[in-house]
Amino acid sequence: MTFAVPVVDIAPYVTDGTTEARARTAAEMDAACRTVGFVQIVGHGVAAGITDGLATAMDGLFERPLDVKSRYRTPPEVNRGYSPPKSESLSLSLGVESATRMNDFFEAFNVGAAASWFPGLDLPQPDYAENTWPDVPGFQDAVLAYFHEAARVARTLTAVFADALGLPAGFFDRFTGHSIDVLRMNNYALPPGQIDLDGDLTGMGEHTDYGIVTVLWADRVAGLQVLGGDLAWHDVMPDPGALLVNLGDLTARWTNERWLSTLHRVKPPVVDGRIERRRSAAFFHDGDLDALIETIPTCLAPGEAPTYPPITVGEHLTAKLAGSRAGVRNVSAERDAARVRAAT
Ligand SMILES: O=C(O)CCC(=O)C(=O)O
Ligand SMILES: [Fe+2]
Repeated sequence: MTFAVPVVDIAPYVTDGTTEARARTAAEMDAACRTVGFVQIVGHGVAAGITDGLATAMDGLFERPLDVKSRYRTPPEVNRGYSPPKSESLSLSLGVESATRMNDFFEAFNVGAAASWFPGLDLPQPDYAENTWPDVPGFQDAVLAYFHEAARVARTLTAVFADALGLPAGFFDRFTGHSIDVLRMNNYALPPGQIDLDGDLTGMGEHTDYGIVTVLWADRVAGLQVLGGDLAWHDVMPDPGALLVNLGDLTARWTNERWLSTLHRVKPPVVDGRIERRRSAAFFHDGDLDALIETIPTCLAPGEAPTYPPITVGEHLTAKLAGSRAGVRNVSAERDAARVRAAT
């Protein structure tokens, strides 16, 4: 079976497209979300200068020595700041121990929507934690410029989703007024000599994303793998200028898995004993902490029962992040864990 990540042009939703053009985009999105759960989007309107600025900011931070970066660490329950290599284990968000019992070797820096961005709402900590900004010239401005563009794209996508699912326009807006949005900037590189490259090396362990939708910028360097319907891992790389988009668990719950929250991982190839540096930035659009996510009745066939009980965004994220960031195995993701064990 050939595996491909469909390309969807969302320009009709970014600019004022015709009804026919929007309907075409929505139909293509529905097909991609049903079959793959990963999409490449073009026509998103994010200027190359903004993504270049993000990449430069990431380089400015990640090239600093570990002891400098480590000043920007936060406790595991605060999803902000710097995560050193091997401090997280994404497969534990599914309850799956990695084969080597070694944590993932990526390093990351997280920024997110903070309570102070929503004056008057009195949003709780640590879910809307204030950001820790590193002392890297231009970092904050460049990262925030990309963050706001990625947020615009994520909201545009939920407008496409509403049409694609035959829901009223603006259906998702009441779940996302103060969405827990987080940008995780990832760097897959290991200082030479730090690790045995013959081992079963995991850049980022297998996982599904936790929220509504993820907008992923990535270097055109191999490493990202997506689990297909054939239960085989497939290499995925974005087309030039495209952003990758994947659905998260909350959308799978809403749609009773008519749309897929697809398992993925990062396994960088080792060439001549070295790992090629790869950078990515995942923007997670996770919804409001207190939003209740229940299966959308029109996503159920007559007589079909919802697979998942209702859950709040906060409850779901807490279980997932306890796995990846604090090493507490998540036992409520049995179905995904079984798919990982069955994969070849
Ligand atoms: O690095 C990548 O391409 C994927 C990153 C990812 O899956 C994540 O941060 O959740
Ligand atoms: Fe992911």
